[in-house]
Amino acid sequence: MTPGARIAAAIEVMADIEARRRPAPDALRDWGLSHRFAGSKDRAAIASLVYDCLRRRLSASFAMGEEGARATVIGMLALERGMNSEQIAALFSGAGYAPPPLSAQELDSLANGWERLGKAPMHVRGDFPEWIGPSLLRGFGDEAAVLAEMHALASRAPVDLRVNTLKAEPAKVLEALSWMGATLAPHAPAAIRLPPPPDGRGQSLQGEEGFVRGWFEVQDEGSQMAALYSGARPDQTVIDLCAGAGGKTLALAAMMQNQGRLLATDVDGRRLSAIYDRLDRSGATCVEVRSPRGRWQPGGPEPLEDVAGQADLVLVDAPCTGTGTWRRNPDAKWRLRPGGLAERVKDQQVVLARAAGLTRPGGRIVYITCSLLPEENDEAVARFLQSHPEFTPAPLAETSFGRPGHERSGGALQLTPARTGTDGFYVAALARA
Ligand SMILES: C[S@@+](CC[C@H](N)C(=O)[O-])C[C@H]1O[C@@H](n2cnc3c(N)ncnc32)[C@H](O)[C@@H]1O
Repeated sequence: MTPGARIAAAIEVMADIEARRRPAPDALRDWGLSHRFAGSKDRAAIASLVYDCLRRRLSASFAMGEEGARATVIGMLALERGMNSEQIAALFSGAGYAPPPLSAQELDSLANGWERLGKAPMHVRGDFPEWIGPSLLRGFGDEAAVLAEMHALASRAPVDLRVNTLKAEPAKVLEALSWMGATLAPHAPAAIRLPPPPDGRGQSLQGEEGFVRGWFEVQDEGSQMAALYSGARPDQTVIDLCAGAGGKTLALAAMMQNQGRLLATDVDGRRLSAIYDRLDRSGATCVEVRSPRGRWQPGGPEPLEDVAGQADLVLVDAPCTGTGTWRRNPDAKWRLRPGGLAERVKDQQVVLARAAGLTRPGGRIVYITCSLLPEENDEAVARFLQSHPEFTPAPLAETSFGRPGHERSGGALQLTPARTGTDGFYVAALARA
């Protein structure tokens, strides 16, 4: 496909996403199925254009002075990809499968739209849903701080890896992946970073020898830092209560040097199923996976009943809106609704109450979200502490990389793309009397 034909395809997919309010992956998959001539490089390039549009959805159409897929794509090419009018006009040539040429109005918007954008409301300039504006202001203080955070959150994310120290040293993985431009990430000692490729297409790692041999896992540096702040130790009984596919479980097993007792469970047994292969590859043998029968319900049988009140540390990597991961998943920001946030806030109290019952006197809960919203972070912790007076805020574990995030109440920490160059993570520790 020509570059212009890829642009036309991206306009088509964006129009589908807008008209039918569909998730981007579904719209992209359907486009691929009905255009089988498109090769894998074409499909990846189209996906990258669509994701860049979703990053800049509001600002791109505001600058262009009109809504719709075509305006969003044109505005995105200027805003996100830094193209000038001539470069964009060359793509919109009207020749072959390229989209029709730019109108006089579109050329005018390309020349003058940026001035207009400077006067746009905060949520347009920051490309986020208007209704979360008050929460972001509460979390970050003022408009300039919110915009700095949201601009960083709209950018493309690098791919981060966690070196599995049970099997390899960072130097070995750095050498194996030097051809991809791998470097050490700035904070977590076992974090390696691959730069985002210029057109946004990620490299496949599954075929790499180091991946197959379990030398590394893909894990954002912020997620690695959050696990390290838990301070899990080899002599402890640790529960990973929301283990999902096991990203944090594997990090905890490495911190515990494959010793002690590490129990992993989740409300949803299907989500846990991916953990088994990952555990095999990583060589983490200290992990006991406890799958619930069906979906765990509050008041239902507790698969961890035998360790109730015994854990030194319960890690709660809580279900949340995922607002901190919008760099990787810009589609999600336009799909978030107030009702969705309210549901997650309820889930967080349920899971924290469950964690409380598993923690021994003198033990700790470490509460983590990948959210930037105070409702799911400080405010969720405050609510839990009110209903569980036996818990009090406790310091996070000391680390070699200090506390580069935003300080939060009670010694908690908020990591963000603007502050730490990671996904957004919140981490708080709560000690049981
Ligand atoms: C953020 S994800 C976990 C990601 C995982 N820890 C990782 O690092 O890859 C949150 C998980 O919490 C689980 N969850 C939701 N409510 C729960 C509950 N009451 N008890 C345990 N897990 C729960 C969800 O099924 C989901 O897998």
